[in-house]
Amino acid sequence: MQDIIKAIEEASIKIKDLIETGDTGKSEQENSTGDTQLKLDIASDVIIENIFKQIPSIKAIVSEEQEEIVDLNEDGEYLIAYDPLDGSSLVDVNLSVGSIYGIYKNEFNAQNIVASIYVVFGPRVEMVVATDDVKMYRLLKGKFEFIQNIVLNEKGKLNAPGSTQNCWAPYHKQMIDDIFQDGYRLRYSGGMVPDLHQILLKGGGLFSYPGTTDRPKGKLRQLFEVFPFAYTYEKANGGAVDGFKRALEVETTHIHDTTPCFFGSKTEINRVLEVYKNNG
Ligand SMILES: O=P(O)(O)OC[C@H]1O[C@](O)(COP(=O)(O)O)[C@@H](O)[C@@H]1O
Ligand SMILES: [Mg+2]
Ligand SMILES: [Mg+2]
Repeated sequence: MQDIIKAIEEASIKIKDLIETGDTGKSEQENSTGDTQLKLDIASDVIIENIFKQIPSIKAIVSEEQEEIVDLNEDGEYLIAYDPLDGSSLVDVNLSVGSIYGIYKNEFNAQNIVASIYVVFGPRVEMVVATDDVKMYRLLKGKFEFIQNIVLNEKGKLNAPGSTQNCWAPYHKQMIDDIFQDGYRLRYSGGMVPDLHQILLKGGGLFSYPGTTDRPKGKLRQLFEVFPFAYTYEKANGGAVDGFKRALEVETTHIHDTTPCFFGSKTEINRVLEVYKNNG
């Protein structure tokens, strides 16, 4: 696993340079989810793939930006699903973005996730590695240095409600309104990585990206976005659900499947389960 962490550090230093100097324009291509890819999405993907290709412990990789799984080493132990540049459309307005890596064994599905890593590119570059616990590192003078362990409080103060509001179910809208009535503060940038990083570092709260009338299965992708963060939140003493069950019990039928998702500290996650059980 250390070789994979080193590879992600190396890729992140290159992606940081790309974000600073690269072209923020659109490419001519769409990815499997139907998003028009930015040149930055494609270039970050190439950086990561070229570095992962040199790591013998990686059996196969699959990127949010590519249609198919890429086999690397027959004898490799790990499978990696990654989102090379999450929130890439925020680079041109200079908001924070990130990369997300889910590390799996045997098969790409929730039951087989064994570690998760994400990198935030903001005013600083930070990497969060979740194995048995959750550790944060910061890029300082060209090297990632350990900063702290991350543990969520039982209850937080932040609310990050995603997706198109006029497509919300009435009970979802009511739940979000009630959470604000209880004094939670709005924190939503539109970048999953910085939004979830903020909740982790400020002690807790709720991030939601529900199923909606326009997208009943939500927007966020299981293998590349939801399972890696679900793993991190659970290891940080919080939780992640699809409304009814643990996100890490959601079944994957296709590598680009999406799912509704909620991440947070335990109190907020129990609140979501209660509301959805009574209404969903
Ligand atoms: O604008 P919306 O619908 O709230 O969606 C925001 C979500 O979409 C994303 O940008 C999706 O990721 P990509 O940029 O990799 O497609 C997340 O980072 C974010 O949480
Ligand atoms: Mg993404
Ligand atoms: Mg992406």
